[in-house]
Amino acid sequence: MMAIGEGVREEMEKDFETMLRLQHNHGQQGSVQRSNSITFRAPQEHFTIDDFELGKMYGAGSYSKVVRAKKNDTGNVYALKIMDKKFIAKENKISYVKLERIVLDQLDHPGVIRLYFTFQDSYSLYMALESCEGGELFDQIIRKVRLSEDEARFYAAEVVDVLEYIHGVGLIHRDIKPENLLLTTDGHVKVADFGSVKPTRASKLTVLPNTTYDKACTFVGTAAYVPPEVLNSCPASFGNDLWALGCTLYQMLTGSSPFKDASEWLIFQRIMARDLKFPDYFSDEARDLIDKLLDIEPTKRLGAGPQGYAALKMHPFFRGIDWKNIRKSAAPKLAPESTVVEDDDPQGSTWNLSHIGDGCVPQLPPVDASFNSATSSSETQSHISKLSKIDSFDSKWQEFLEPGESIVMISKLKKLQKLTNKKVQLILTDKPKLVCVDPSKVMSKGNIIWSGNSRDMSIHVTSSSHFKISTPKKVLSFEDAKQQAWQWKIAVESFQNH
Ligand SMILES: Nc1ncnc2c1ncn2[C@@H]1O[C@H](COP(=O)(O)OP(=O)(O)OP(=O)(O)O)[C@@H](O)[C@H]1O
Repeated sequence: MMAIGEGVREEMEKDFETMLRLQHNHGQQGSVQRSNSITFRAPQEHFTIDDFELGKMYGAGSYSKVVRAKKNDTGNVYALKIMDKKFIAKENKISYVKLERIVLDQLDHPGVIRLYFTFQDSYSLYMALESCEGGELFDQIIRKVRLSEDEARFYAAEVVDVLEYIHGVGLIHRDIKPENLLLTTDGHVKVADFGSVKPTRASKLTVLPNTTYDKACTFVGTAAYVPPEVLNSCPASFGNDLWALGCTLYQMLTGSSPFKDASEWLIFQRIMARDLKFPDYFSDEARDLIDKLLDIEPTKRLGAGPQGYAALKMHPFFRGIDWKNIRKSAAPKLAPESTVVEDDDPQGSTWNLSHIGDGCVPQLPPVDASFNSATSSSETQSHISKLSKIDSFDSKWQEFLEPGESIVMISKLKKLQKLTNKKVQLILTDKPKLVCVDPSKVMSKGNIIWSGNSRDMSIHVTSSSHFKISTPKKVLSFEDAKQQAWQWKIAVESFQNH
């Protein structure tokens, strides 16, 4: 737990009281005028963390940790989003927190995560969210390798249903992706992560003072799902979410996003070129729908045209969907988490309370990391060397980087050991440096000793999914479920050859 002086603490608390005082949107142009404070649907309670029994950690974001929490007196279970005040202030995330809080407070749709109440203590802000025990759609795709068209149709239809609502209230989500589509125990979709939303001018929602509308061209979202116009700094539009829906549907059906590549820079190249390939097994309907969602022109994307969502819902891919009763219809069966012991952490996946107040770094799925097989090794090397000049698209892993250092490749791998296997996040940076991070404890497990000389450090690929890194002291064996063993070798060697 961080030590913090009494004076600083008082100041911080005052600051957060002010920070969470929010204003009505009177529909003014440009930015919202200040007016009376509002009453939240989700109240600001005076609870403490001791009022809850904490369970497993659901995950971590760039400025928060989300943990299963059972309220002692009522027995109600929540997903408690815990944000370290000092960290969010330091990382300039205050506006994200405020925005997510005020927006979630007003949204009312079965496909949107519900916010029940908030509270705070000296160190943290807490948001009690509806708990989604089914995990992320992302994990379902990984566990099933890819989804059937029937499964993908169901999930896509639920996302369409909720996007129609979100767009209807004048919000652009801007970060639709399988990681932000959470599933209830019975497998229905709930959209999460409203920290990046952008209200349109017409939005009737109450938003924050100084919120800008459609002029803003800020770069937000996740590399693999970003539409080309965002890369060209065009204003945000509903079309952004429809492009991301197209990418998500493609990922459901194939197991990976359509513009997947070894780095954000290469992904951006493919997005700009609309370098899109459909596998043979796609039905004509699936191919046509994705093609129409991934239209270069945002206003031509299905759902964004004059007929709006009616055109999207009428697409032949959705034939058979009962739109009015979609939330009542049976969802695909969830693939359970693997029961194989992968971690020798004696705490298992339960969460240690002492983590509250620590700096947080997310446990995120890897940035897409596979090389286009058509890319030659010299092209790859030049691409990789250029990567160092590009800032990481998000700041998720900054904790493990020095100022000016960038991530070149990152994947969640299994480190194979004699008795047990461990999940690790392996990060290659342009320093160059190879860092192993424990994703559940969100802690560095140390650097793998780097050498430019392949006699002192070498990578041996034993299959598309297995590779070993040999250093004078030890040999580390890794398994990459995404079968990117060769990509790791190419990426590391391109820096050794520099
Ligand atoms: N209501 C919830 N129920 C179950 N799990 C949740 C819930 N909300 C979030 N999670 C899990 O916790 C993780 C962290 O969520 P959080 O909202 O803090 O950050 P994020 O959206 O993943 O990342 P970032 O804030 O960096 O964009 C998510 O990836 C998700 O798996």
